[in-house]
Amino acid sequence: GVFYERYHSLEDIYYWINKTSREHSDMVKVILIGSSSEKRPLYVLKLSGKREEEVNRAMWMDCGIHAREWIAPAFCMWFVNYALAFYNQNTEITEMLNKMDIYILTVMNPDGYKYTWTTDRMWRKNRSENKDSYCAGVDLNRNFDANWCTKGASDDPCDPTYCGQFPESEPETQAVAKFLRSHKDTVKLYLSIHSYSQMLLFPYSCSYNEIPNHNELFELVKEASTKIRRYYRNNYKYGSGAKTIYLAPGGSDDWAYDLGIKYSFTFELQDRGQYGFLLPPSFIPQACNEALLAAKVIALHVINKT
Ligand SMILES: Nc1ncc(C[C@H](C[SeH])C(=O)O)cc1Cl
Ligand SMILES: [Zn+2]
Ligand SMILES: [Zn+2]
Ligand SMILES: [Zn+2]
Ligand SMILES: [Zn+2]
Repeated sequence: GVFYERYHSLEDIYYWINKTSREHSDMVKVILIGSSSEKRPLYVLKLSGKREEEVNRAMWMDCGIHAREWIAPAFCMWFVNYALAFYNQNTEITEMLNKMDIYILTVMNPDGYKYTWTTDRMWRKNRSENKDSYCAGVDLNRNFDANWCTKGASDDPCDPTYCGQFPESEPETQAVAKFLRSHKDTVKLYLSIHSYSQMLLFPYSCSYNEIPNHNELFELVKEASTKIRRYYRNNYKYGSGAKTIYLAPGGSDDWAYDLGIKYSFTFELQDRGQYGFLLPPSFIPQACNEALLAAKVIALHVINKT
């Protein structure tokens, strides 16, 4: 519906989280995993199929780690709606929900997201106050403990890729890292949704070293990219982060991989720069369908292999 083809304010997103869990209490649970530096709650939606037995497999998807990348939270919301609407109708989503729990963090950086609605549309970081600097904010995707603050991140609090005072210095990073550490035995797949540039990336971004299952993940993103080109006539680049986009440390996908989540990806959604972060709402349906297709290819492979 039209609701999922628009961008929403932070307040609307919180209302939507509450409404969705209330209206789908059979399949949806809300989990509070922590709070932001401005004390906003970080809510994870846990989606499960209508099944008796507990499954020991899960996937995690976060959106909105970077405030200006509005298509990401829009995709998380669109995905939840799609999963609930087509469960028991679409074979792939039914298989996904019957074989694994799906944890969705719709807005990982609520303070930054709010700031892009009120003050600076191009803001990227969170809004924590940096001591000894009048500049605020840490790049949450440089704050994870993965070759932290080496080449590709900045130690300047005024820089958009500021790594923070130490790994996991930020409450948002702490909340995600704590949740994944405590669920690392069941979470088999990690997805982090970003924009823009249309890329399907996997570890490492923090080094040029190849991961042991490089070929397996490469084949997955190649298959996903091929399908997107065939069905939607759109091109997504794919490969390891360091080679495909840039060398950068402290990212969530690299950290999740080293934690033991061997299927770990970052999606860079539409577009390729025409509108960039300001992707018009009319592009939301296709951008989300493309991301859904890639997520399905990867999730179904993970179900068969784990
Ligand atoms: N591990 C990573 N995975 C993906 C990226 C690309 C995103 C794209 Se907005 C970023 O720069 O934070 C960056 C890193 Cl450090
Ligand atoms: Zn709204
Ligand atoms: Zn329901
Ligand atoms: Zn990003
Ligand atoms: Zn990006």
